[in-house]
Amino acid sequence: MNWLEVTAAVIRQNGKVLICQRPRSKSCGLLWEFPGGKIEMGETGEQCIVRECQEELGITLNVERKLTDIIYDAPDYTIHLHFYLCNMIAGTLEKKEHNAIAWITPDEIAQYEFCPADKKMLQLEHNLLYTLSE
Ligand SMILES: Nc1nc2c([nH]c(=O)n2[C@H]2C[C@H](O)[C@@H](COP(=O)(O)OP(=O)(O)OP(=O)(O)O)O2)c(=O)[nH]1
Repeated sequence: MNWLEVTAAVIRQNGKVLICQRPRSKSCGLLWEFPGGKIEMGETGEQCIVRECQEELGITLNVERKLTDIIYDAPDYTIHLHFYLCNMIAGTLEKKEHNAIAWITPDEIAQYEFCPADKKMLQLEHNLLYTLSE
């Protein structure tokens, strides 16, 4: 059994949330995600999300709080996805690894095809993005 511990950042700015489209060649290729990645050995979720967003997007995050987490069972792996509410505190957003990035309002989320684990979270917590005040 392949078990993945993964972090995902919900980054807000001016009533919008940042979403990213995964590269075509990677797992969940061209599906949308919240930026983040796999937790490395000895790392906390908070450290992981800060490192991943620095590496992938060139931005420094302040982690405000843990939002929720979800377990998604795919045929050949299980993903434990941890969501954190974050603010961008430094850096300039750069698309270093993703195919595309977008700032969207919660109403626009349905227009994007997300990774299955994110879809599950968005269905279970459909009000979550609306309840995040800045
Ligand atoms: N970062 C992130 N990954 C997600 C989300 N939803 C989701 O199913 N995933 C999956 C896709 C990947 O299988 C895994 C995250 O891995 P990753 O992006 O660090 O790395 P990867 O497996 O694509 O590639 P690699 O860096 O190991 O080469 O979690 C999400 O919202 N954000």
